[in-house]
Amino acid sequence: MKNSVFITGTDTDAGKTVTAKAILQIAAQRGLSTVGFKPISAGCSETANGLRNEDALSLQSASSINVTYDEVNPVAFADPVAPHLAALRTKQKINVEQITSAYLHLNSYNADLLLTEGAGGWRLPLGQGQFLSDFVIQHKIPVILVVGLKLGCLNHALLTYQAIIADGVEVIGWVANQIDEQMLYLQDNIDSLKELIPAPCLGVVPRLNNIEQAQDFLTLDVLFK
Ligand SMILES: Nc1ncnc2c1ncn2[C@@H]1O[C@H](COP(=O)(O)OP(=O)(O)OP(=O)(O)O)[C@@H](O)[C@H]1O
Ligand SMILES: C[C@H](N)[C@H](N)CCCCCC(=O)O
Ligand SMILES: [Mg+2]
Repeated sequence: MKNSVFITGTDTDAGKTVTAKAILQIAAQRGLSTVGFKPISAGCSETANGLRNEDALSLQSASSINVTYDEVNPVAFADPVAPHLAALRTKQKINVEQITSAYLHLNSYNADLLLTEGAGGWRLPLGQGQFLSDFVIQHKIPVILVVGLKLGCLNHALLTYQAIIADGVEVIGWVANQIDEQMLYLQDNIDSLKELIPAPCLGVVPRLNNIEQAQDFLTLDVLFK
């Protein structure tokens, strides 16, 4: 099986965390050991233990291996904004080297699955001319693309797919995630995505009242074969 996967999306709020958590849960049900990694978060609560981000907490609790918050989420910003802008304000630097070092540390647990969730979309700026995609390129991590189904997602999905492939990274599959409850021509849009994205669709997740059910809509043979 692939032991490392990177979850990207067509945009922020596309459903990366919903998908990431579902994948970790499916893997755990198969008896696999898992670790989640959210290298960069923006939008955190201040707690007595430091900044805490909901995505990172979700991935931490869905990991079968006991990992600390700081291992899961080494770079955290309070404001829910583009991370490189938050870093400028707080006079911090984010770079591929620090993300790589946190990733290699988690990799040393030798989990069956090390799942990394991006932040925003594929070409997330880190500042100083670097992008989060540079980290994925450097480690040749296979990618799952989450398409947040809403008007405009066809263009976003195709541009993102093309950028990933142009970067020399494999897209092992994509997930259609219905974020817009009212989307017109929903099935036609899904059909167009299936026709236009040259990678397998791993599932269509409907708008759910309970997002814990997302795992029921995914087929992950590409990951576990
Ligand atoms: N299929 C769905 N049904 C119902 N709610 C959903 C669905 N997918 C996502 N959501 C909700 O939409 C919001 C955004 O989803 P999610 O947090 O997974 O996006 P994301 O891509 O991880 O965003 P970020 O860039 O902030 O990491 C969350 O509140 C989530 O619970
Ligand atoms: C705050 C939000 N939920 C994300 N974690 C960060 C999204 C950054 C998007 C940057 C951009 O591409 O404009
Ligand atoms: Mg998320």
